[in-house]
Amino acid sequence: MRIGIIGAGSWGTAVGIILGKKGYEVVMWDRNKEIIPQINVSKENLTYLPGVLIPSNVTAVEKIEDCVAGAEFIILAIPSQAVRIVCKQLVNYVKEEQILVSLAKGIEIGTLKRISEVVEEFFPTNPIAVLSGPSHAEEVSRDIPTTIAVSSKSKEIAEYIQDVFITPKFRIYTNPDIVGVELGGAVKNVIALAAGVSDGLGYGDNTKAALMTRGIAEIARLGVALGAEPLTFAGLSGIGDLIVTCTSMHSRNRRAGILIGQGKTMEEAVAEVKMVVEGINTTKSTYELAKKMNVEMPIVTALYNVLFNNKDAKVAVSELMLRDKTHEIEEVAQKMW
Ligand SMILES: NC(=O)c1ccc[n+]([C@@H]2O[C@H](COP(=O)([O-])OP(=O)(O)OC[C@H]3O[C@@H](n4cnc5c(N)ncnc54)[C@H](O)[C@@H]3O)[C@@H](O)[C@H]2O)c1
Ligand SMILES: O=P(O)(O)OC[C@H](O)CO
Repeated sequence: MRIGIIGAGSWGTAVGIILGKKGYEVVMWDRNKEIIPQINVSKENLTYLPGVLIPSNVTAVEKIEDCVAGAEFIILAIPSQAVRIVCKQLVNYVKEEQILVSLAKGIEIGTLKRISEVVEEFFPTNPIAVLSGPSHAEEVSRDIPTTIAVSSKSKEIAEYIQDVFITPKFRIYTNPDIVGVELGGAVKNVIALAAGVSDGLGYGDNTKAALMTRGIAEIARLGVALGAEPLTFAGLSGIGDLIVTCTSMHSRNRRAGILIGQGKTMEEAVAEVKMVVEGINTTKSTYELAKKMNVEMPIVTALYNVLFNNKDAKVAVSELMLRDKTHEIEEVAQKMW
């Protein structure tokens, strides 16, 4: 089987390595042409994933149409805000039966769409799926045991992808709740940025645990308002991904947050991290989406003000602590009192 991967950054390359090791013919494409010979000749992605050998059956091409030609799966491993641009480039080359798999974690600025909704705009009759869960490329590419979720409107497609992607070190669970799976993966990046800011300010484990726990409550509130199942947020693409992103030094979002907490500007932090920091754009889109849906998201709002309105991060934390006192879980309070 031939699989095309659009985007040879850290995640696209890690997934390419997994699929290559399973024996599939993997063809990658990236707009950054310096990566092509790294994959074809050096067999190491020095720009994004140094130190990991790329199997011989994973190759890269210069033209996007050569990447997708004859591929059963087309994997989109690019930043969320690039998905629309890439879909426009792909629209004349993708055939109706080709399965599109989005790996991007974000919410599109402006339209406030989930990324699979953006893909669906261009390919309304193709099977579409998303993969999300706690999975840093640096670990997955080194065969460190990892578990993630696949979601699709079609059970058959989700189970097929589970079969194709699963390995003894990369375990895939299916979940039909595509809204919940995508929102969890997208908005955890915002909370991870906030957790990084907290670390950068010198606050402790208690503060981070508070941000994570109240953060997942916010994510679930937004998700449920958009039609997601609450239990999905207790799963891999919810709390699972939130844990890994808020605690790992592999996390670009957390690292950017630490730099901001230490006093760097958002632009300086993003430049230092080098790879995509999805949480910045997703803070903006989540803030807008929460307003549109009339959902209260205090941590997202605080971070939005720090990033885009020059609010001092310490003041933002104080304001969060001084909000009106409330029940921990409104539904539980109403049921039991
Ligand atoms: N890195 C991880 O561990 C990881 C894990 C799971 C999910 N993800 C998600 O996968 C997506 C990609 O992340 P990544 O870590 O590979 O990012 P990255 O920064 O490592 O690489 C991004 C790649 O996309 C390409 N790209 C950027 N803008 C583009 C455009 N406009 N058109 C075409 N190509 C473009 C870049 O050239 C680069 O190769 C993100 O949504 C991220 O949240 C990443
Ligand atoms: O490095 P981050 O913060 O973009 O996180 C990458 C993945 O989403 C972790 O699952």
